[in-house]
Amino acid sequence: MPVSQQSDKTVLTHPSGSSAEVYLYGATLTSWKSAGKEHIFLSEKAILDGSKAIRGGIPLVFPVFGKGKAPHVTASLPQHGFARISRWKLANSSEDAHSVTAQFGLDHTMISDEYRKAWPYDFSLIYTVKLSAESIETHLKIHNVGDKSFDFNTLLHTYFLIPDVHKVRVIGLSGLDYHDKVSSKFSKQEGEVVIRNEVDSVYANAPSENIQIQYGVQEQGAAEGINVHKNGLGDIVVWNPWSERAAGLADFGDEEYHRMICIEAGQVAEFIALAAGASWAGSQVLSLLTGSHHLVVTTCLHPSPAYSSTRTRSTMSGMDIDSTTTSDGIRATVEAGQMDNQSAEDELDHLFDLDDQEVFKGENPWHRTAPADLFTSKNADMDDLSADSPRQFMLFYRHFFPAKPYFQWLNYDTTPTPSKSFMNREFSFHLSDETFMRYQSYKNMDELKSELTRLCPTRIDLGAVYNIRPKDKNLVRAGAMVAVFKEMVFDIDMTDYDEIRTCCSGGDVCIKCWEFMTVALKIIDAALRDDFGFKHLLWVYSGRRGIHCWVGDERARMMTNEQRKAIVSYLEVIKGGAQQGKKVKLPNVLHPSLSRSYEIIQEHFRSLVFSSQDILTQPEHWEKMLAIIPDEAVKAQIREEWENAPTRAPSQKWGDLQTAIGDAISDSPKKKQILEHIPRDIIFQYTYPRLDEKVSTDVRHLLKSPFCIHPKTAIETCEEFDPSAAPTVPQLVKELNEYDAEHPATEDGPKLQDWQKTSLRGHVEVFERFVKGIHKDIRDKKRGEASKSLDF
Ligand SMILES: O=P(O)(O)OC[C@H]1O[C@H](O)[C@H](O)[C@@H](O)[C@@H]1O
Repeated sequence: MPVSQQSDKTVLTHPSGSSAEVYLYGATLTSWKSAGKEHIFLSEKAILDGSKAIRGGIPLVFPVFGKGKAPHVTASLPQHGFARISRWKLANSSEDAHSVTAQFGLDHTMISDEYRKAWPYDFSLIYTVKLSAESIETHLKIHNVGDKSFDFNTLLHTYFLIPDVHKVRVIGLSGLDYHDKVSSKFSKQEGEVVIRNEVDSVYANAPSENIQIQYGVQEQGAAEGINVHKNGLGDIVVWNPWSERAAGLADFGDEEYHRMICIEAGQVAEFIALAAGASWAGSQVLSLLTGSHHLVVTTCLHPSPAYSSTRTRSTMSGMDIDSTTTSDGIRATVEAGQMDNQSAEDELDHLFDLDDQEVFKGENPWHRTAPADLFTSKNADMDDLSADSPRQFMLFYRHFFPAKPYFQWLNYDTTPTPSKSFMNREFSFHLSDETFMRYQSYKNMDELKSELTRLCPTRIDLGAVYNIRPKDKNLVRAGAMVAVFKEMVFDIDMTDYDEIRTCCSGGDVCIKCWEFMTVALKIIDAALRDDFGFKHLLWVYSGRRGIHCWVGDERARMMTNEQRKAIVSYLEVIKGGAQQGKKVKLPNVLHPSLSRSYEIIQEHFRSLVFSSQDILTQPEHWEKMLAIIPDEAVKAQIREEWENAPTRAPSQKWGDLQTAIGDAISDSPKKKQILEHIPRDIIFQYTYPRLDEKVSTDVRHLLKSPFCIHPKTAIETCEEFDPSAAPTVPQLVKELNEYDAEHPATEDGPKLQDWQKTSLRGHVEVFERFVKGIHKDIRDKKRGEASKSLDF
């Protein structure tokens, strides 16, 4: 049996040989074996009889992390709450072609009177453990089933079994601020985490992807360890008690700290308020770092509307600026997880979302279709639409999704008959219940559209066009499905500008830093057109914090990965991780493409650096600029001048820098070689686009589709585009209703699509022009071929 109950514990076994064990006490997972190895630490002294929290495994922290503090209501709860010390029940089990799943439940009726008194809220928790061949997912869903809001923390307190704590490295946290609970200080993580003494650190807002625990090297030379991918859980805690604290723990061997490290994904830096009736979910996927295998599943999750600080996916614009609507109605952008440059360089798993991620409809325990009754009419009460309601998606796909040009684009044919380009294209969907479906494909647009309105995906990604229909992937032998083509794509993400922007960071963007995107668009657009001769470029607001470019020319679509890499390296100027001061290495004489870029960026350098980013007013910002200068004496001189006259205008300070460099060169001509082009290199470093290389260089890589959720997507000129002013679904519905009220339908009146009656129209028209351009090429090519065949 794939899931069996053995007295106090539930045992999951997968046909591949992987297994997991979960104690009902605390729903504590105490073992995960895969590839013949145990990956979870369980202390030899762990007490397993239900009289004490289990030392090891994955204890579940809820509803408080650590010890609650008065006057907060959690103050009288035990350390880390009651979930890990209450007895859960096995609620469900299932299996499918890929995984074995067990679900556990705990609600307020199952906890002791003592805890119930201390924390008088009605809740239900569903904990799902999903075991696959080389990964395991643990997923916690919290419902507030009562009539009053409650605050909670939660954490998947995962103890990893490692061969030697001295050799372990935690990758993916570099650049983050963390609360060092041992010293009670806040610090910044520089590079990877190593453990040399007691460590107890809380990294708030850690990236979701590719946190890696590397503890060895495999025979093939690849890193050995575990990859942690989390969803909905903002924070990471790193813990090792080291010798002294270990000695004080009765249920932990004195030397066991050598063999464990806790990397705990959770929501602990702040309490989450969960309103009556609302639910929340978070999960992690642990997978083996094996070089060739990648993470399985997962999606972002978005709390239900009643979540008190409501995260709304601002549902328009092809951009998923996630916005937080606070109780006073102010919208602010919120971070949605980022990956720092260093860890991106380190990651083995850079093609994270390529393989193995597939969850099939009907097989996933969390899968559900959006309830049809959520959609009533387009005249629905606007208030209902203000939060992250599935109705928004339903309304969007029914009324505003520009199905016709979308099909015409992906069909790459001028006839309405679906071609292989459409039918063999990979679509992937994120659903509101965290399901991620890869390798979906459709026979025609009607089938796709009815799937969209049925599933209401919160995000659509497009992958490559394959030699077979992606949904038939499992019907062919491994490796037989081959990517045939995909548009050349570019992804420029604002988080890659975090080291130089001062107005925002992480997932936040504002009109000030948006100028970086304006520059990036101009430069990449000019290079693709002028240097490579591409004609069909669609620029799309990526939704969250950047822009995408889709190059639709046939020549671009057919490029190999090597050719894509060559283009990216031609365009790449900014290189190096967060630790590196100077990231630009350019020849003395710029080639024509870079000279053109230089002209473009100079215009923007002044407004960005002197004004909107205000780099030259405060030492903490100007020091980063000085770090680019490879001469200590010159640096010191400029620093002194700036410190002595802090209120001088930024343009004058920039003049100081140029003068100091000029003087140094005339005093010592030998310095010319290293200093002459420094001002130019600074201008490049502060304005030139940063590209997300991996998105462009693998044909199979997924990229968010234009017009998925946020239809204000196609943008022609970035300069006029204000990401914060993107329309929302409620706004489009309002515009539609207003239009219909002002233009009552008549027999002979124009038959307009609903999107044509809204401000979406302009954006769809940009998209249509892009599609028309491609179709013209296709027609020209067909004509050319036809006339050749007559040429006898
Ligand atoms: O001993 P426990 O209650 O299981 O807690 C073990 C550890 O859990 C987390 O990692 C906390 O950050 C630590 O401060 C705590 O010591």
